[in-house]
Amino acid sequence: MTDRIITAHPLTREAFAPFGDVIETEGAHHYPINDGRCERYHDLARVEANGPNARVLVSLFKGTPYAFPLKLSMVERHPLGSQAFMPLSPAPFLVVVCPDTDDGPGEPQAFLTLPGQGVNYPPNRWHGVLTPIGTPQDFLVVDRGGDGSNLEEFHFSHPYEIRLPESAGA
Ligand SMILES: NC(=O)N[C@@H](O)C(=O)O
Ligand code: NI
Repeated sequence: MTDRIITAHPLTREAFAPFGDVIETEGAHHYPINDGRCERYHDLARVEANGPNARVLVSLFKGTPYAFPLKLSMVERHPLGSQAFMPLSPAPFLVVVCPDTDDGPGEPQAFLTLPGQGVNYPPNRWHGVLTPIGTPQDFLVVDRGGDGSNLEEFHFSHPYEIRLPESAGA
């Protein structure tokens, strides 16, 4: 069976709204602090840390790039907490999420970020693992620590082929 082909679309707050938060200054509520010497872009993502001894973790991920077209055979989710990825370099990366169905994750939705955009997945949002494009990329990651299992994986019976839009080049 040929792989089912999914082409990534540009990430926008509106398009991603059913799946999670886009972390960006564009369109965000902001206000000056520190006597006007700093602008606060406020409350961009909902962080959740649930379950026994839950706490919020701040980590750094050094991501290795993936080749494209990408073979997507697995997605995962974190039932006990959210997970946010904020790139530390101005390069796009790939975001893959799936709607929920009665039988597990539905058809993947692929998004290509603008340089500087980050994303936050709410608890239980099926997503692909961190996917840098073309070059290694570091991320600040805010997610949940604590007791209990916070990782579920789903392996597709047939992988998807994820393609970048023509303009992306990788
Ligand atoms: N496992 C881990 O910390 N990272 C994944 O959850 C991921 O979404 O990349
Ligand atoms: Ni994850």
